Amino acid sequence: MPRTRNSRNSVQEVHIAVLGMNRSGKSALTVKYITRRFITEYDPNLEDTYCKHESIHGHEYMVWIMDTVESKGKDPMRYLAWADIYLVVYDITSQLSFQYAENLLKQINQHEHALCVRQHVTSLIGNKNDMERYRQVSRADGQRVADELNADFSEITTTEEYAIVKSLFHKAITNSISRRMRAVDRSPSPRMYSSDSEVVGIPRGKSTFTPPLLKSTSRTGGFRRSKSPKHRETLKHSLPPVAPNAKTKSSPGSKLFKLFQN
Ligand SMILES: Nc1nc2c(ncn2[C@@H]2O[C@H](COP(=O)(O)OP(=O)(O)OP(=O)(O)O)[C@@H](O)[C@H]2O)c(=O)[nH]1
Repeated sequence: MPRTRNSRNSVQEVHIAVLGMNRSGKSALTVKYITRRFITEYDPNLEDTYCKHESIHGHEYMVWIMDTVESKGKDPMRYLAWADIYLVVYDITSQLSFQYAENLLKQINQHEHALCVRQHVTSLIGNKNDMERYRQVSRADGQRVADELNADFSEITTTEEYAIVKSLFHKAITNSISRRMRAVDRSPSPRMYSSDSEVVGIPRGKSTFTPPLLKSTSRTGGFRRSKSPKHRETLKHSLPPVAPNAKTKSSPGSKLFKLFQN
C-alpha cells in the first residue's frame, strides 16, 4: 500500500529557525536540543542548519534547525521563506535582547500578513533564567509581548534539564504539524509549506540521519549531504546563498563539527 504523508510510517519535514540577538543563547539552545549537552562557547560567525530525526507520539519527523546569525546585510527572507517554526530567543538578563526579539516577532507578523498566506508557529523564549539575580526582563513582560504578537511563551535555561528544551521543541513541532494538517483539510489545493516534502525509507525506530531517499520541494532549493561521518545523530547542511552580497563564511567547520571533535 502506498504511504501517504499522514501515515504512521512516513517522515515529515519540519523547518525551525532559531532567531535572536547575538549572545542570547541560540546556539546553546540548538546544540542542547540536538546533543543534550550544554556547550559554553560557539563560533558566533557561523550560521548552520542541522538535522535531527525525531519520533513524537508515534510519528516520525526530519527536523531541520537553522541556527541563525544576526548581522547587517543578511536577508531575513533566508528564514522567512523557509521556516515553519520560529523560535525567537532573548536573554532575560538583557533588555536589549528582549527589544530585539520583539522586533523580530513584529517582522515575522508583518511577513505573515503581507507576503505569506500560511500560518507559522512562533515561540518567544526567555533564555538564561538560571541567572535570576541579573534579570532585566520580567516574566510578565515576556508573556505580554508574546500574547500581543501571537507567540507562545516560555522561559528556560539551556544549562540544565534537557527535558524542558526537548518539550519546547516537541510542542512547537506538534503545533506546526496540526496547523499544517488543518490547512490541508481546509483547502483542496493548499499552498505548499516550505518544508512540504517527505522523507521515505527510514525504518521506524532507526536512529540514523543519512536517509536513503530525500524528496525535497523546499524553497531553499535542495540540500547537500553532510560530509560529517555517517551514523551521527545530526547532519550539518550548508544553505545556498540567498543574497548576492551574502558573505561566504571563512571560518572552518561548524559548531557541531567542532563538538564532535571533542
Ligand atoms: N548562564 C547561562 N548561560 C548561557 C545560557 N545559554 C547560553 N549561555 C551562554 O551565553 C553565551 C552566548 O550563547 P550562544 O549560544 O553562543 O548565543 P548565540 O545567540 O548563539 O550567539 P551568537 O552565536 O553570537 O549569535 C555563551 O557563553 C553561552 O554559554 C543559559 O541558559 N544560561
